[in-house]
Amino acid sequence: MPDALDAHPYDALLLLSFGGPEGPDDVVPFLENVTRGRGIPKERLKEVGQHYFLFGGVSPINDQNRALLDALRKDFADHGLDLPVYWGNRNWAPYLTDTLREMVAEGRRRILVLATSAYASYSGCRQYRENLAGSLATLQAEGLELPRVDKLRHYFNHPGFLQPMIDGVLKSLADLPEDVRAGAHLAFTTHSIPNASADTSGPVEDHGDGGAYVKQHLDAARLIADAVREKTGTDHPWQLVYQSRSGAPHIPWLEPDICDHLEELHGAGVPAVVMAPIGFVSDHMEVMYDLDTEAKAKAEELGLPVRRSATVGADPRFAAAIRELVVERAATESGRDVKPCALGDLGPSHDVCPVGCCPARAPKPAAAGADSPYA
Ligand SMILES: CC1=C(CCC(=O)O)c2cc3nc(cc4[nH]c(cc5[nH]c(cc1n2)c(C)c5CCC(=O)O)c(CCC(=O)O)c4C)C(CCC(=O)O)=C3C
Ligand SMILES: [Fe+2]
Repeated sequence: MPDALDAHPYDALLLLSFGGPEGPDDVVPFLENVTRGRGIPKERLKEVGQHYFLFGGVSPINDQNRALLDALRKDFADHGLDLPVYWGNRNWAPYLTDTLREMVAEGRRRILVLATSAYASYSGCRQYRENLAGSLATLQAEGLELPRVDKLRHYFNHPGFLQPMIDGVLKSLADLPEDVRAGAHLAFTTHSIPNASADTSGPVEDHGDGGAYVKQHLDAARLIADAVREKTGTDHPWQLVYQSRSGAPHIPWLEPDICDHLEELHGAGVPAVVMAPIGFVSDHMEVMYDLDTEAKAKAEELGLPVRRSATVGADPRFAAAIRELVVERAATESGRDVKPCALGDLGPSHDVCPVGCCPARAPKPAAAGADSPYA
């Protein structure tokens, strides 16, 4: 076994995810949790409920997080990193508040959070931090002594996040019929968000014109496309496109939608498309429904051959990347010298979200950032 790795000052890692229903009876209460106070139209909720019922009311996200937990624990054990790993969700059991309460009961005082979202945005970063603050407030009201909570930096440009997706795109290309393969386009997809929240994503200096959200996705997409070109010797044209739009129709969200994009490519004579969902960490409902069901049906209707490439899920290289990020952050917090690992043009993301990062429309306390009301 190699020398033991040091996570000091941290005494636990918390996998913080979205959560999802595990049966038909969970679907409506889950959607109520997700949308509380968020003004999502009723029709959209009914429609999204149907997506879940189509799959027996079960989201794959929880099993995927269980697999990621196993992969993390195995990787840490194999590398002598003695750090317990917990799991809590924002919108379904195991709930974040319950997990944090258990962590406090087990004496955890300094917690590092891994969110299952790789990019900056209100929905992908600050909302997680707001939920952390909400749970800490609950524990404080219960008279518990609060642990200190930090969040790992965005990992969209970490090689351990990109490499499994590069392999996934290569595999999808290889899986296309040979006569259309060379002309295939790559459609990198991510969750659409309101333009206004994209424009204010990330630190204040990134605000404007898609903000850090779009910049980070473009960097990840380019890195993947470059690696694919290097490997295949073919220059597959690529574009960043969006999926899973919700919200009122008159409010502008990031476009084009993947289905419109497929139509446009088909109209332009493109012979095949690989859809690569780089915005998501695992094949959860957005991937299973919006891509594998809806976008594939659109492609079928057009007679356009498409493949959907893999997300990182519980890939051992992703687990190794998380271990490296934990060790890196522990060194930084201990004042030791460390070279953060990141590919691409943007460099390693900030460790601590600065004041003004990914602001909410209605300000709420958020933990694990420079504006946290908690130590
Ligand atoms: C950027 C982003 C990510 C990626 C980062 C991350 O992973 O965090 C993400 C992930 C996810 N989103 C998920 C589910 C939902 N998201 C919704 C609504 C919304 N998401 C938004 C953004 C994002 N969402 C936004 C701007 C809204 C509109 C309303 C609002 O501002 O809140 C709604 C309500 C109905 C609807 O409008 O679709 C549901 C049910 C699930 C679970 C899937 C499963 O169960 O397998 C996951 C992983
Ligand atoms: Fe942020």
